[in-house]
Amino acid sequence: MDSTPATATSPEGQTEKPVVVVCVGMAGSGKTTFMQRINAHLHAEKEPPYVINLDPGVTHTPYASNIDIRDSINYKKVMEEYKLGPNGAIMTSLNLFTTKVDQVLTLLEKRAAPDPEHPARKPIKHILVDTPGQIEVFVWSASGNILLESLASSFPTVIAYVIDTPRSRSTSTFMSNMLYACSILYKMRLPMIVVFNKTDVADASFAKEWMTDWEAFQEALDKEQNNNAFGGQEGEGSGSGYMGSLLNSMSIMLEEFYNHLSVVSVSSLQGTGIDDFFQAVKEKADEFKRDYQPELDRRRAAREENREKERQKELEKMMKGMAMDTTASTSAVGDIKPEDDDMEVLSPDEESDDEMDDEQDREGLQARYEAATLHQEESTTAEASFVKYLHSQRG
Ligand SMILES: Nc1nc2c(ncn2[C@@H]2O[C@H](COP(=O)(O)OP(=O)(O)OP(=O)(O)O)[C@@H](O)[C@H]2O)c(=O)[nH]1
Repeated sequence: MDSTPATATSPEGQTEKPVVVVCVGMAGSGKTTFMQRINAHLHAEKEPPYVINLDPGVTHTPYASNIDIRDSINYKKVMEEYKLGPNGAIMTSLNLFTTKVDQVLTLLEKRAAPDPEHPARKPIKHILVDTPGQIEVFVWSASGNILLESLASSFPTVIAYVIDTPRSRSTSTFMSNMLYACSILYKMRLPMIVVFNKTDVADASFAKEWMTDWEAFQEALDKEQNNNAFGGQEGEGSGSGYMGSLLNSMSIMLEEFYNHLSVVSVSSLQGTGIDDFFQAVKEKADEFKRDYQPELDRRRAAREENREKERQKELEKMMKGMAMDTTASTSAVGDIKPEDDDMEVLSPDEESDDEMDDEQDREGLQARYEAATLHQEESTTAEASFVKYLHSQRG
């Protein structure tokens, strides 16, 4: 697949790419309600987004998706056929969907560019992605990694980490949430916006203060310790002792992390704060282009180089057998001209007939899959069986 970033041309003649907003958050944080709200906001602005649902287990989404994992993967059947529990089935469904990632990108790139056949149809400006509530399944799986890297290799991509504000009011739950956000940032290596949701129930100013003023966090911590919030011996306000000092140290450690975040307060239910969110999206998309894109390009180039070296080795072996010089150029062989692969529907039954392309896609996917699992200490059974599945498809 062509890895040249997809572009659309603005009326001023400048090139623009749609921004991908990937919504992640713990179950019940309000991700889906938030997706519905930002989707409605963009429709009201006459800039309808392209919506992708990656949650195979969701029974109902309050917004229409352009691509829905449930259209091509039957989560219940995956559970039955592979004899998996709910989380294993979500992971396997994502793995199976990942085999279609190049088709997804083709569709997105089409919608990102002006369509000469439909001049009235504006190129999209936003791609919204909803993810499974089982956050770790997406964040820590190789397929989540591939999906995100694939999106980020074509479009500016930002993470919206949705937090349930009322449930983060104590210093310990707040810190747990921040540590989770921190791990996601380092795992995904993409710009992040922290979205404090449900602010109609609890104002998020306390959280913003804790993130910018270490003493304010310390004060709240002291107050909780005095109320014996962390347990310990009765009458001794400092609780079990280590909790308070651990939280304190972590807040100091996270200062650098906080500096890399955009923070917004919203109520997905009432619709407040959504303009601020889109302002943050714009800023983070610029940051992506400035700081993240070069690193992604470097990683992709390294991967391509490795693949090219492997291919060259194979070719040399083959040519040796035929006693030919692989470096000599010949006019007898022209460039391969890709045929127009105008694929509109994402369905397992309607794949391209071109087996060579399929083979290359599978090899590319397998290389990405193996690269994604390489730095993980243990690949899960679901992932291991998926790699096996890819091998069997090649054979
Ligand atoms: N008060 C209030 N409730 C909200 C808000 N956003 C979401 N909720 C409620 O929070 C609950 C969970 O919302 P969802 O949007 O389903 O959360 P989710 O993160 O998608 O949940 P999973 O599908 O389990 O991942 C629902 O009862 C929503 O009505 C908000 O801004 N304010």
